[in-house]
Amino acid sequence: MKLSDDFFERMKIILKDEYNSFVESLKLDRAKGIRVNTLKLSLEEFKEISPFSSLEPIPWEERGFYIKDDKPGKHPYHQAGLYYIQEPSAMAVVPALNIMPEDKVLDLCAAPGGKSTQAACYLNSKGLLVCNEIEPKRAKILSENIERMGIKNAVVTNNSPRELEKVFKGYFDKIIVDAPCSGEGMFKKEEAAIQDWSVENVEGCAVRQREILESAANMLKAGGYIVYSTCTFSFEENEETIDYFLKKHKEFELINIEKNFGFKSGLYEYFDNENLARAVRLFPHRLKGEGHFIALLRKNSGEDFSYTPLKSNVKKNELKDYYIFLTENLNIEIEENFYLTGENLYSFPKNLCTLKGLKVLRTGIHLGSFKKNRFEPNHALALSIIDRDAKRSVNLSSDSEEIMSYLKGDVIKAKVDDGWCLMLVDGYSIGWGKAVKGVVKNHYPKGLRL
Ligand SMILES: C[S@@+](CC[C@H](N)C(=O)[O-])C[C@H]1O[C@@H](n2cnc3c(N)ncnc32)[C@H](O)[C@@H]1O
Repeated sequence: MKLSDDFFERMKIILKDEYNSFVESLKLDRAKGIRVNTLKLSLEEFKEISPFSSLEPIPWEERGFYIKDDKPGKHPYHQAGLYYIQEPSAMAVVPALNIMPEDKVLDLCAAPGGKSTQAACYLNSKGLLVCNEIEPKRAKILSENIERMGIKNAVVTNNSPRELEKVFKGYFDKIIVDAPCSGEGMFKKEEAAIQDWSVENVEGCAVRQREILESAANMLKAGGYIVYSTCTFSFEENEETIDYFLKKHKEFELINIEKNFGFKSGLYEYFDNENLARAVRLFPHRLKGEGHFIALLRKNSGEDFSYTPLKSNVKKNELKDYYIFLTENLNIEIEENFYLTGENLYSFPKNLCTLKGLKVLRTGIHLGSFKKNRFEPNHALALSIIDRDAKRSVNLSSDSEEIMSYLKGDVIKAKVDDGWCLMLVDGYSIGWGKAVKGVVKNHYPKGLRL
């Protein structure tokens, strides 16, 4: 696929004497990366069991590693949520936000979930993570990734930024705006980005980004931070968008991001604002990763709002079958913040306000569903607990035929007492099975089977 001449002309203006190195870098294979899910295991543990032929640290994210191997999505550890496949430069955005465990974080343009699942590791199961995606199909994928990574404190919504604003005015401490963009930095990864590229599309994206940032500003607390990022090079979608925003919002300032690891300053020379140098540009000829732009904004003042906390909508007597399930099968107690939608029971994170009017795909951990006279655990519950939380478990080796059979949906034979059992791969939870007389019926979700 041929890149447009207009694109190269524009890159000459952006890069000046670095232009030729940039063009050369486009001929190289793109760097591949994975990020370890430290909600499930430590980096040391991962290094010991890593299925990859090499793990080279990505300098700007301690959980990130370059890998050489193909198909990292096919290994059972991926299904168990031990790592997330992510473009290395994309891993630089969340660290810039300096997330603290008790923060309320919004990921406004979240699918498929790279930044959300990374932010969840920084929150370390504390605080609140709201992951939003406007497109329904992409929101479903986002929700599945939140589930696979075993994230307990996340709410997944499928709304426009404007709809979210109605509920979350001045609510969040930190907001990630990984904006939809013309994707010039992803030409190696996504052929479609080349096909869709045009100057008109760049300009259209810039208009949309301004609207999204506007909503983000309204949902941020005074003292809070927004990290804005794109995977594109155009001025219009990067420095120009930030410059426009800062002119309109005097209550915000741009915070400096360190220029380590080959990061370049924001290209301020073309604007009447030297502060734009505080943003960063990642270029593929300066580091091992694709193109990115990152800007960190702080809101210095703003109105305070009050919220109605979300309350449990379940009475104790409605939970009888759930408690029977818990006593018979688990060694843990999840007894707080129950939320029931239809037959589905969730445990929602603390500090959540009412979500009235929003399209919510996941309100915290999906514990399971009430069937006739019984409670059936959900896949999300399996992925969010560890081996010793379950009364029964079946551990399969990652290189065994049995784990592949399990992931395909077959029954497994195992010496285990009757009842729900947590299925494990090398000790890490991967799904449910239900044992009767040594035969474990498969409860790996049909939509995820190999
Ligand atoms: C760059 S992608 C996000 C990638 C994601 N943050 C990650 O790290 O995996 C941008 C997302 O914004 C969504 N989007 C498109 N139009 C939007 C709009 N008007 N408001 C908010 N999000 C939008 C797209 O569907 C897309 O999923």
